[in-house]
Amino acid sequence: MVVLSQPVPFDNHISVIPTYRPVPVLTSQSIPVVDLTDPEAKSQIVKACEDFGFFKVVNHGVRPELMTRLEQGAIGFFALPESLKNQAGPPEPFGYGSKRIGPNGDVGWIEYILLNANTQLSSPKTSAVFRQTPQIFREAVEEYMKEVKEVSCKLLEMMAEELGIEPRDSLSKMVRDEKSDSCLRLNHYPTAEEEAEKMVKVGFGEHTDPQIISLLRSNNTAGLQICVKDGSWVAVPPDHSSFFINVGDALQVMTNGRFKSVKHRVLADTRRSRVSMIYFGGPPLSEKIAPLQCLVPKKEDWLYKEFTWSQYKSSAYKSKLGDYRLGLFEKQPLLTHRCTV
Ligand SMILES: C=C1C[C@]23C[C@@]1(O)CC[C@H]2[C@@]12CC[C@H](O)[C@@](C)(C(=O)O1)[C@H]2[C@@H]3C(=O)O
Ligand SMILES: O=C(O)CCC(=O)C(=O)O
Ligand SMILES: [Fe+2]
Repeated sequence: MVVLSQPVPFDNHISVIPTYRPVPVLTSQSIPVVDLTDPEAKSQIVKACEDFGFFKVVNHGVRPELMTRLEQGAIGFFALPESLKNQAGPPEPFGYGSKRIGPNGDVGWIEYILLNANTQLSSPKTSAVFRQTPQIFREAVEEYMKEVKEVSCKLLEMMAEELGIEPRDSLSKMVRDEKSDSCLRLNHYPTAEEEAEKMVKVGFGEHTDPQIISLLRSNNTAGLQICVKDGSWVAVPPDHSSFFINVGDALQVMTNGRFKSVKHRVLADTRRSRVSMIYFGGPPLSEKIAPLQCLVPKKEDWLYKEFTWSQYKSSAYKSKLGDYRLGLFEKQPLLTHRCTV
């Protein structure tokens, strides 16, 4: 038997992964689940960020009706003829994209819309997205972003309190800032026919999210996997009523590596399409990102050099999806960061 250690290129260079080595599924016992109304929530969040860089949130307060409305709007857009969708693409980086992810040759079994959190700052491609969709879609996008931003800030404040970061809005104020570089991504992974030799298509290849925090909500189709501490992949059971939270690269730096930005990927499903919506909470472009002084007072203990979010973003956009982007900003670069397939 041939044992594949890396995804292999398939048609359109979309990678495929063998299903004969199934990955374990995280159970409700092993995945950290945080109930935001629980008095223990703060310490559970910090533990989950240290152990996984990932957790699930229930009782978050975002209206289920709003999630469904946004999902329906996204489905409406993705159902449009290619010619109309393509008027909003290719993404720059905002707008509509199909198969191509980012500017450096990455591809996946996916189509998506990427929107700036400040929808008032229109670009030709985002205006084209909203031209093809009813006004209620734009309203759903705006209402949803307001609500998830609040949840992001609440989570960041709970982390700050538990870590003893003063003032407690040190992290959340970057996302709350009117110049915050946050964005919303709506992803559609169409069903993928089963490949020969039981191979499954990669929808979104392995990567970490560059920002501070990501809040992911999907329909009930599986596909999301995270890379855990021992380097193996585990499948995350979907739950359309909850959020899945990813620690991003910027938060890893600000906690000097105490929190890990989680490597994750999405595999396509043979029977059901997956629709996900991810809010990426990012700092303003001019914000300086470095380990927080109150956590690491002595500069010689810093694992990372200081950089602005603008510098990190431009370096990220020169990288491939699976690259270890923090490497360039480490004081002593680490050697290996790959997950096993
Ligand atoms: C290949 C790329 C796509 C990406 C920008 C990048 O050059 C590397 C990071 C990618 C990523 C992953 C998380 C988010 O989905 C995203 C919007 C982001 O901020 O960084 C994407 C970028 C993208 O698709 O434009
Ligand atoms: O679609 C998903 O479930 C995750 C997508 C993702 O990781 C991303 O958009 O950065
Ligand atoms: Fe991601």
